[in-house]
Amino acid sequence: MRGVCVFGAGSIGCYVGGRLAAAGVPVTLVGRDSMRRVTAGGMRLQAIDGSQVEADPRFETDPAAAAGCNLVLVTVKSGANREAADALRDVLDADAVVVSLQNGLHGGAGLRSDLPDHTVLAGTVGFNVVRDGATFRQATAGDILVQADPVWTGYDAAFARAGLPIEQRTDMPAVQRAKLLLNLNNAINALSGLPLREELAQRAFRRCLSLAQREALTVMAASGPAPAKLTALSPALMARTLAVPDALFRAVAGQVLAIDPTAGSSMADDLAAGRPTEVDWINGAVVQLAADAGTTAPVNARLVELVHDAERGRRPRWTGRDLLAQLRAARR
Ligand SMILES: NC(=O)C1=CN([C@@H]2O[C@H](COP(=O)(O)OP(=O)(O)OC[C@H]3O[C@@H](n4cnc5c(N)ncnc54)[C@H](OP(=O)(O)O)[C@@H]3O)[C@@H](O)[C@H]2O)C=CC1
Ligand SMILES: CC(C)(CO)C(=O)C(=O)O
Repeated sequence: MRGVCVFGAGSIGCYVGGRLAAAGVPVTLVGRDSMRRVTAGGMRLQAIDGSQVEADPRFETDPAAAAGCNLVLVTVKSGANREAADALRDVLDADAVVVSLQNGLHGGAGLRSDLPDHTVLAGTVGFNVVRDGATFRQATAGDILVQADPVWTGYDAAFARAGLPIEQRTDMPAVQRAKLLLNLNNAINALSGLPLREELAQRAFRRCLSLAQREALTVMAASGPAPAKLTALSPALMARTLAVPDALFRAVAGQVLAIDPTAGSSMADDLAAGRPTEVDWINGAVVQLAADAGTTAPVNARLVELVHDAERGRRPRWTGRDLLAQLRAARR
């Protein structure tokens, strides 16, 4: 184990990199100068059970710092992958394994085609991280799911020691599809302007998500693997359960609401910070799958439009009722 480079020191990158560093792993974070300044006095990493560790890993803004690491975790947003690959291509050690820890269907595949001389693995993070200054807090339960590979033999124990259990999967395309279904809520959450827990507690917003997920499930059934079962309810049952009245939802799927009260989706973070969002890689991925199958995905297409409008400052906040009306109208 020569060391881990985390490329893209933001919420996920600092939480994962910080916890690994606190567990004694040699970690280099590569990120922006603004984040380097925020974390200059060290960072605090709070687990889902409230326990906290501190770390002060090496933080560089020059991608050349990835040299010497044999595991490189890419945690930039999807739109920055090409730039990340360009920055890493000439600095990676020949045997460095690159892992996409990203949402969407194509993070691993995109990096793989841009870094053809390296092993590139797909992965995704199943939990939410809230940043408050230099404190990074895990806000929901979940593991890190990665494409199975011998490289993990050298890192499994270190990740577990760091409180970041790694689940090796041989079905990452199915896992990514299942995660995509959950992430269809990112846009709805961002447009609601509410924390995830408050948003998901409202039936109208859950109905929006149910429409988006049911559309995605229909599109996914046309080709490719069925989404994996990542939650207690199967993807199809979850999509239907979301639409039930609030009291019934709390009774049958209350664990969905077990979220830190301040947590928002990563897309809500982007919208709030005035950054471009990943909507084209999430709801847009459903639209693309539909186009590939010769059909359409109007609900997800409308969510893409509304998030792009919000990025431009046009109607950034929606009530559940108004958003549901928009999505229903899009289906007609
Ligand atoms: N946040 C969360 O709770 C979760 C996020 N995810 C997924 O994890 C991935 C990472 O998300 P998240 O941590 O929220 O993202 P963030 O935006 O918080 O972090 C990414 C960081 O990488 C920086 N960056 C981008 N390009 C470069 C570059 N070329 N060189 C150096 N730094 C760069 C960004 O800076 P800048 O913005 O200035 O470009 C930003 O600080 C996404 O795919 C997301 O969907 C999955 C589960 C939960
Ligand atoms: C954890 C989850 C599903 C929701 O917060 C997420 O992936 C995100 O915020 O991007």
